[in-house]
Amino acid sequence: MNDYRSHVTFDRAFTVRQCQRIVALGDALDVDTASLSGVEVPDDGLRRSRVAWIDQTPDTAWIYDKLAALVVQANRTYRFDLDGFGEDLQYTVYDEPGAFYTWHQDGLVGDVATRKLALVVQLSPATAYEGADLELFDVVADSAPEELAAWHGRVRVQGSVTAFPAFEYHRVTPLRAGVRRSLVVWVSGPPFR
Ligand SMILES: O=C(O)CCC(=O)C(=O)O
Ligand SMILES: [Fe+2]
Repeated sequence: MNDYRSHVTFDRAFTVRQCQRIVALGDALDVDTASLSGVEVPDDGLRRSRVAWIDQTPDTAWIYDKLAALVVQANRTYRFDLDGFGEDLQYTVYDEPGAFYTWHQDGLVGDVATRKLALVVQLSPATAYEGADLELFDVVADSAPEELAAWHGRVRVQGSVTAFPAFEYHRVTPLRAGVRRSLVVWVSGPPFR
């Protein structure tokens, strides 16, 4: 029997107020059109969203601390060798209809080979937008429609965190209305071999 888990979900790991504080921090930064790592020009065929980077400062240390505790819990499932947060936190904004991120992996090859675990924090209330669902290929491939709907419902809750190995294919479906904000975090370590 295969008991591999493609993801670990933490329901309401961040409170609504904490999400609001992160949004305030993120919105105070310059939120640019996202380009893929290593690629200068935004590639609209793969991704359309805006990002800014939240670095570790006395004001943001509490976010890193909270995430570190979740990483410890998530890694009880994966037991990966991890070194810590290799990058600043990606504050992501999907705010134009059609904004999306097609199927991709976050790690495994090239200059992102050291990304081992990804965590996505849902910063927006589920009712603030339509579409823009985070999906894991493994979940989509294995779920009946009602199971997938239940997964969407759970993952969309404000403050919930979805953790998954950086090699898992995932996407954000096109935004239909409203604004979705997320915080994406990568935990680094020696590349998978
Ligand atoms: O915004 C999200 O939910 C995920 C974004 C993502 O997959 C990424 O930035 O690599
Ligand atoms: Fe990703």
